[in-house]
Amino acid sequence: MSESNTGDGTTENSAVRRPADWEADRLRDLASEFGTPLYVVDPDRVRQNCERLLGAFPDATVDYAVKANTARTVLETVEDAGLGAECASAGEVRRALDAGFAPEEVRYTAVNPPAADLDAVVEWWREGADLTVTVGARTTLDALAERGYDGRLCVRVNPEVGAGHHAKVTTGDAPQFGVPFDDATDAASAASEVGEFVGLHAHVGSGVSGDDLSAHEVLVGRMAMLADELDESPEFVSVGGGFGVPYRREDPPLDLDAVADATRAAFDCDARLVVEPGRYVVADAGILLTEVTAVKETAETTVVGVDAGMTTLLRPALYDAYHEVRSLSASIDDRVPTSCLVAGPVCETADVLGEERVLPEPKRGDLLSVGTTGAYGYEMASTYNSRPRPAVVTLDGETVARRETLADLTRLEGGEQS
Ligand SMILES: Cc1ncc(COP(=O)(O)O)c(C=O)c1O
Ligand SMILES: N[C@@H](CCCC[NH3+])C(=O)O
Repeated sequence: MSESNTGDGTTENSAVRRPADWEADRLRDLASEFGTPLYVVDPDRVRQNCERLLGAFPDATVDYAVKANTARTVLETVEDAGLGAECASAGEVRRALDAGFAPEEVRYTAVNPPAADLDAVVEWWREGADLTVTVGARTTLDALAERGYDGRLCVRVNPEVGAGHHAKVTTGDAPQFGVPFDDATDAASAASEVGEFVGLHAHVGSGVSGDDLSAHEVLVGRMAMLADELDESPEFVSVGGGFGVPYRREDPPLDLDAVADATRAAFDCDARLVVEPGRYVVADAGILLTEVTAVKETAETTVVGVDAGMTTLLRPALYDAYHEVRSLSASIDDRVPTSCLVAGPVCETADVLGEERVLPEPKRGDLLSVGTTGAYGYEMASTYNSRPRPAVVTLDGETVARRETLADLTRLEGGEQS
């Protein structure tokens, strides 16, 4: 396991790896070998995060929310560490199975599932994959029954309480997720008529900070009460994920033991507890490298143009999310500290990775890092503006995903529909 050389003197499996803790020489070498924009992922750090979660929740099942980062090396590391997999689509189920997760440890959360997803998952189930399907609407039970599915079923419940780092990821009170709370008991009975009813599920939202655990606690209490009220206790109750991570230098790390204590205190029922964090597992195991391509003084600020943008890392444009930007080419002591607007190459005003960021006076060709990008970074990349998606490598220099080429951009055009 790699030692993390944290700026504040803590080492090894510390609760957070800050952008400054990545070895700058190594990142510079990777950028010169593979080019930019480049995502770097550190599987050792993924493993540390898994171990910390398992340590905090020794009596629970910890599922990894695969959507945060589906890289094969990440999935294999998480599986090897002993976590299960929470999947949001047939594609994620396929990736989880291919990476070695036992089907019994795969829980597929079907949100308004496309017919093709259900067709695929039911086919894999028929071939012997004894996974669990979590439904959030009675009509999804109907769709499964029509396909002859009578396997393991979990009912997702709308807990009527939400939280998250942004309104767009506050899930628990959004009507599209889960059966209405008042309908949960009947939906559980309906599930038993279709297949084997094994669990209840709810999720509060994503990026919940330690200061704001009250919604999570309410959710856990409500779900435990619901499980207790059923004629027969379900095998498990998943209370979702959402554990936040620090993005700003001054943010404290999440006190995972406090989260676990609060969860256990509110979880007064006989079922097995399941938690399903995504971000916590991978966020600080990833960093994005980008090159300065243009520098411009304006009346308002110094504009630093870089080769990564909203098509590389969507979170700032979509959620006004903050990611620390650092120079790997100069220190603040060597060049004049300069307040900068860091902007990408996409023709959208939203294509800004950071505003009012103080960098050593930027120069064309400088290498910058954009921190804490292991979760929902590459996963949300797109080819808008015909920008090929970036490459992804491990800290050891293994290719995780090759850089897309201009030829890749048109490879789906023409030909027959399958
Ligand atoms: C159902 C479900 N479970 C788990 C997660 C994981 O969330 P996070 O990455 O914030 O832990 C999500 C995403 O918000 C989700 O929708
Ligand atoms: N994509 C979100 C998290 C969403 C989770 C999906 N339920 C983010 O980057 O913060």
